[in-house]
Amino acid sequence: MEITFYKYQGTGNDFVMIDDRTEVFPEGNLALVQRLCDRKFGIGADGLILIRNKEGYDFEMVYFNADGSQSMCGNGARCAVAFSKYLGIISDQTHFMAIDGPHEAKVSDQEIELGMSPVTSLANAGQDFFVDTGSPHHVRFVEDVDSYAVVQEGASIRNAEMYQPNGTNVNFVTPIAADEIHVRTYERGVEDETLSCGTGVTACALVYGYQNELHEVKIKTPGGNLKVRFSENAAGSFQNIRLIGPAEQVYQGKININH
Ligand SMILES: N[C@H](CCC[C@H](N)C(=O)O)C(=O)O
Repeated sequence: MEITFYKYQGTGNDFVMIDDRTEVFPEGNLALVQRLCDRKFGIGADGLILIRNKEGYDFEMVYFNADGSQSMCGNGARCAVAFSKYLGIISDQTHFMAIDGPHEAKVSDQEIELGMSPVTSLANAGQDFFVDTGSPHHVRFVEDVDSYAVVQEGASIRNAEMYQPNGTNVNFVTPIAADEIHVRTYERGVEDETLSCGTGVTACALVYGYQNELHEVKIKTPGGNLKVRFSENAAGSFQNIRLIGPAEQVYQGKININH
């Protein structure tokens, strides 16, 4: 069966997007998800996203990492909002469902402002931090993230005993201005560094903002620039979290999913 797919990227985090409101995509076929995300034998992407109908919401996004595992994806959600506008499902505001619950988002001509789930705690993890922003994130501050061994150290932490059996995403952070950080991320389920990670930069911004009494943090990633805005109610508890940045359709294509 031939299907149409759309390739999107949000600050270099890239996704195969499928309008699956007719629910023809075999979502249980993880080998198919892996093949479509394979950068040699398939389309190539960090993840794959199905857009489906959901009673009471504009749509539901079903996210798969490249290895077929599932989690919340912030950049993917921003791309899902842009894709849903392209499909005519929404105009400039939306209320949609994802694996970690309902989300609001706003579309402007240049960027998507995505409401993230509230965060109730920033935890210490040895000398580092752990935050769940809809997906799990280990956050380590380093002297110079540009020269840091992100893949080697990231894989080691991702597979550490303390994070078994599900593992975690791993973010390395260097402050570059009073209100700006540089972040590189090793992503669970991609099992490599990605050019940016939306739930990851959100986790890093919350930790940095908490340490520096900020409520808006700019983030530089290898794939582009993002902003995170939030309010804090009790110490280490955050709400009204917004992940803000661009999302772009790169191309569309057709592919046979039966072979
Ligand atoms: N790899 C993550 C999910 C995708 C996160 C990232 N692409 C984002 O933008 O949030 C995990 O398994 O928890």
